[in-house]
Amino acid sequence: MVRSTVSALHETDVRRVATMARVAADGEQRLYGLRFDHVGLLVFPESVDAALAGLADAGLRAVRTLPSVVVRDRLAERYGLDRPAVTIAHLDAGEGRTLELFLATGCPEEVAEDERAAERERHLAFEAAPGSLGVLAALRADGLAPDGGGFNPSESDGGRSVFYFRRPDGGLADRVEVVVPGHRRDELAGHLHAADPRREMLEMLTGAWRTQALRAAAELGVADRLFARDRTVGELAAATGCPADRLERLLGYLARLGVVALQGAGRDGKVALTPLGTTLAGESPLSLAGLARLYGGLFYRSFGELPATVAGDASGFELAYGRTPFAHLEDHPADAAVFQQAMADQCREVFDAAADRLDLAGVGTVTDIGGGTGALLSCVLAAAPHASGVLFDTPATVRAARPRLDAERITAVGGDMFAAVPGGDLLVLSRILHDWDDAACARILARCRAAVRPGARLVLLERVLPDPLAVAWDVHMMVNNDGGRERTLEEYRELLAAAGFELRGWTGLPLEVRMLEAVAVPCGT
Ligand SMILES: C[S@@+](CC[C@H](N)C(=O)[O-])C[C@H]1O[C@@H](n2cnc3c(N)ncnc32)[C@H](O)[C@@H]1O
Repeated sequence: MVRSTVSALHETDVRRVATMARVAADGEQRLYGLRFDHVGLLVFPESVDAALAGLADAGLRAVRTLPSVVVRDRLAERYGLDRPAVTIAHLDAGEGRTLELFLATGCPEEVAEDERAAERERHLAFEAAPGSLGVLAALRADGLAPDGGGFNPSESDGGRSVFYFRRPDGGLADRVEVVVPGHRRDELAGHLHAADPRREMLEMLTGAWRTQALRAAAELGVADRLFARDRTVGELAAATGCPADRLERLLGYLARLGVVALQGAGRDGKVALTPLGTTLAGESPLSLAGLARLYGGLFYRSFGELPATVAGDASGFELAYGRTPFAHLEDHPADAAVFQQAMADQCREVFDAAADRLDLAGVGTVTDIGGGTGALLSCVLAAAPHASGVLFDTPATVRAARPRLDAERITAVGGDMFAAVPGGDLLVLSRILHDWDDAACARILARCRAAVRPGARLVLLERVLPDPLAVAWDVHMMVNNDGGRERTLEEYRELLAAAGFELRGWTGLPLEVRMLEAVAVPCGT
C-alpha cells in the first residue's frame, strides 16, 4: 500500500503509483498467450534516493535499479531535452509482481504535468519467447498501434528489446509492451516503421492466410504432436505424414505468427509450441482447435460470400451451402461434430466463470435451451449439486450429446424451441438469440415465458455491442445466420421486456461474453 507519506513524490504521482501497484499485484492481465511481466509508470521525484526510500517505507521495496534508455530518449525527443536523467526501479509489488518505475529527475514541471495528464509511458508489459515475435504482427492486425520501442542493453543478461503498442479505449491497459530477450534489430526496425499504411494493409489482407495456417496446424495434428513434446522438423514430418520441406515452410509462417518457436533449419531444426500455440492443441485445457477447424473450414467458405451478403439479403452460409446452418448441420454429422466442439472449446472458461458467478441457491431444475453438447449445463450442475438439468436442443444434437451426459442428473430432450421448450427454475440461453432476427427471438422468448412461472430466472450468455469482439461477431452472425446479429444491452432489455422478462443486471465473463440475468414477471405487468 502506498501511503501519501511518500513525501519525495508529487501527490498525484503517489496516487498513480498506488493505482498501478494494485494493477501489478492483481496480475490478471492477458495478451494472447504471453506471460504478464510487469506494470510500468513514469514519475517525477525530486530525488531518486528519497523517492525509493519513501516507497520502501510504504511497502514498495526496490529490487534493483538500472539506467533507462528507451524512455529517456523518448522524453528527450518529445520535449527537446538534453538527455534527461531517468532511472528504472523495479519495485516488489507483492504476489511476485513487479512495478517498474521510471524516475525522471531534473525535468521542468510543465513536462511532468504534461506526462501525468497524457500517461504516454504507463504500460502493461508481457514477455514473449524469442521465437514468438509473430505476436507483434498479430497485435497490429488486431488494431493496436505501434508506439515506439527500443533496446536496453542493461536489462537482464544480454539486454532486452521492447515493443510498445497503444490500444484505443484500453483504460489502464491502453498501452502494452512486449519484451523479449536480446537485441531484435530487424523486428525493432519493422516495428518502428510500422506506420507504413501499405505494409499494414498487406498484413490485414493476408488475414485469410493466417486463418488457414492455424487451421492446418490444428487439422494436421501439428499442435497436438508438439503439445506432447518438442520435436525436430523431421520427427514432426514423420508423425504428421507431411513432406518435411513443406511442413518447414508452414512452421516458418507459424513462427512469424507467434504460434511455434523454431531453432535451427532443415529436418534437424527444433520446434516447440509457444503458450499461444498450445491453444491449437486438442488436449490443452484452453484448446480452440475446434474453432480453428470451423473458422478455417465450414465458415470459411461462407465468409467468402461476405460481399454478396452485405449487398443482398441472403446469408453467406445459404449462398455457399444452399441451406440454413442448422438445417445443414442436421444432415451433416461430421460438420455438426466440429461445430459443437468449437462451441464447447471456445467457452470452457466462459462456462466455468458463468457457473461460478450464478446464484444457484434454491434452484431445483436448470434448463439449457439450445444447450448443444451440454458443456455449460454440466458446469452449472457441478456448481449446484442439489439441482438437476434438462438439455434441450434439436433432436440430432441431443442424440449426439446424450452418450456423454450424466444420465442421473441430466434429461436430454430433443425438440424445436420455436414450438415449445421445457420449463425450470432457471432457463439458460447461451449464444442462442444472436443467431436470430428480432421476430424469431420474440418467438423463442415467448416459448420460454410460457414454460415458467413468475419469479423464474432466465440467463442469456451473449457478446454485447459495442464491445470489440461483438463488433466482429456481428459480421460473423450476418454471414452465417440469416437474421443473426449481435445486440446492445438496451436491445436485449427490450426483447426480454416484450416477452415478460425483466433484465435485472449483467456480469462480465471471459472473452468479452456477458451474462445477462432476467426474471419472469407476471404476465400483463
Ligand atoms: C450457437 S449454438 C450454441 C450452443 C450452446 N448453447 C453454446 O453456447 O455453446 C446454437 C444452438 O442452438 C441449437 N438450435 C438451433 N435451432 C434450434 C431449434 N429450432 N430448437 C432447438 N435448438 C436449436 C443448435 O443445435 C445449437 O446447439
